[in-house]
Amino acid sequence: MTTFNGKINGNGLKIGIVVARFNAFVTQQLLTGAQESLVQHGVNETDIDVAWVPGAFEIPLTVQKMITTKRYDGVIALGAVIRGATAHFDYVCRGVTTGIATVSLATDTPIMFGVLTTDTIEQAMDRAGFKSGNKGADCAVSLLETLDVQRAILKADLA
Ligand SMILES: Nc1c(NC[C@H](O)[C@H](O)[C@H](O)CO)[nH]c(=O)[nH]c1=O
Ligand SMILES: CC(=O)[C@@H](O)COP(=O)(O)O
Repeated sequence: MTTFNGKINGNGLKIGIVVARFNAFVTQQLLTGAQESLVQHGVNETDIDVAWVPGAFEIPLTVQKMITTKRYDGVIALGAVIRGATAHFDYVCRGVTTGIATVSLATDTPIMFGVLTTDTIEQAMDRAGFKSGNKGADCAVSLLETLDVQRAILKADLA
């Protein structure tokens, strides 16, 4: 039996980040966490590109645009969808979630889901660097591990 595991190594990788400006007081913290974690794990700062979009609903198409340039090994999607008084929350969450998963599979490219979907501002803040860690930093580590395990699978000589 062969078991594949990925290391957390960003050397030589080119990473794209798409971040929503809606709730920027949260998403800026997610972005900072992701950038700092990528650099801590060996990604060169000049190899990280950031695209800002109006809201989470615009993330999937912009991620797809990034990927079609073939400049990036993987992408991190960052946003903060916080429930309001109407059902709009549900449709935005469904759109961004389904969109990211669809683009990732269609382009065969790892896209980390760093879009917070919370009922309150406090829950969002807690997951953007306060009591519950930083989802952006978590996504950075997950992306590096995913890229490395995929590399291990592809290069394995299982003859
Ligand atoms: N309410 C939130 C939104 N709404 C905006 C949509 O994402 C989109 O930009 C608009 O519908 C135009 O297409 N976006 C968030 O990122 N977070 C929210 O809480
Ligand atoms: C997630 C949203 O779209 C939400 O912030 C919008 O608020 P509302 O449902 O009160 O219009």
